[in-house]
Amino acid sequence: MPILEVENLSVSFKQYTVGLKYKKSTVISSLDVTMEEGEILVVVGASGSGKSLLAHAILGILPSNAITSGVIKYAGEELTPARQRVLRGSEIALIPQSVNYLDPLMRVGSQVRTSVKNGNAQAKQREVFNRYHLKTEVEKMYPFQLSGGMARRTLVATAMVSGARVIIADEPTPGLDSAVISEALNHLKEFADNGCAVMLITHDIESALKIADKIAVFYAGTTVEISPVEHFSGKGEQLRHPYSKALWRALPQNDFIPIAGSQPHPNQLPSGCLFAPRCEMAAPDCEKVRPVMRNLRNGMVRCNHAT
Ligand SMILES: Nc1ncnc2c1ncn2[C@@H]1O[C@H](COP(=O)(O)OP(=O)(O)OP(=O)(O)O)[C@@H](O)[C@H]1O
Ligand code: NI
Repeated sequence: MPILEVENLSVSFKQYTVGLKYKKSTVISSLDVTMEEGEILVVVGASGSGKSLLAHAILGILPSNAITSGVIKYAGEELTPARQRVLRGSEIALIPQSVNYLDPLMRVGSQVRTSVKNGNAQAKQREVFNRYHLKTEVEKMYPFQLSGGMARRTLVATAMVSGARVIIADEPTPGLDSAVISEALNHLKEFADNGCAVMLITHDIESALKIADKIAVFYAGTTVEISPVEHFSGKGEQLRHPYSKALWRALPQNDFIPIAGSQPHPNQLPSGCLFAPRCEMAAPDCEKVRPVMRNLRNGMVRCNHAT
């Protein structure tokens, strides 16, 4: 059984226009994804495709003007806002992109200790510091005294001591050099090897493929494909959705062929398939009905014509 299931999730924002009038802009529509224990799910897709909002929806930290529908389940039971408050930081942990998530006024040792749910907090904090090469004196430091690398390792240490079973890492590697990227990815791999379900949100497909089990491809606020990692190879022949193939071919180490056009804006979503306006395979029916997610060759796809 999956540890986390997202079914038919939609997220809209109320945007006030004049006075009390508002329009709804839908930023995530009918999104489906599941996470298994011991597995790394990598989430890729253009900027603005809804990756961070999915993470925030799972953790229950969307802004108050967000309207959501659909179901998120944790360990088979619906994740209600009340359950999210209980599980956030204990069973489900976020490794945020920004080190600004550390409390600037609290010594880092104490911050990590507050995340320990069971057992001796100090012993656990020291053990995890040792494991991530954070010296004993770091305990007493404030976040501003840490180097970038130390701050990131502190965030990983916080997730580690929490004992969470689901770890969501939102772009943990932007702008880092390759040794530091490998280190960050190895930490995530360790979480999965210990039985956690890991979601890695990233733009760096090439690095992520080294640790991924499954890849979810997002486009304009929805999943268009979920594929086992092996299918991201060669010319992308084994991929299912035309957008995933295009994304794969656009990588520098492949043919570096970009696709024309751009992802539709949330206020101007096409009524049929969201990718149809840019799709070489688009047929008249694609412009009429939104395809649903279906199983295909050990993965899933949201395209009526994919084979
Ligand atoms: N509070 C908000 N109010 C209105 N729209 C929002 C809000 N937060 C996010 N959005 C919109 O939701 C869409 C998805 O945003 P999201 O941050 O999830 O994208 P992303 O896939 O994480 O992008 P990136 O790769 O750049 O981090 C974007 O179009 C964004 O402008
Ligand atoms: Ni994001």
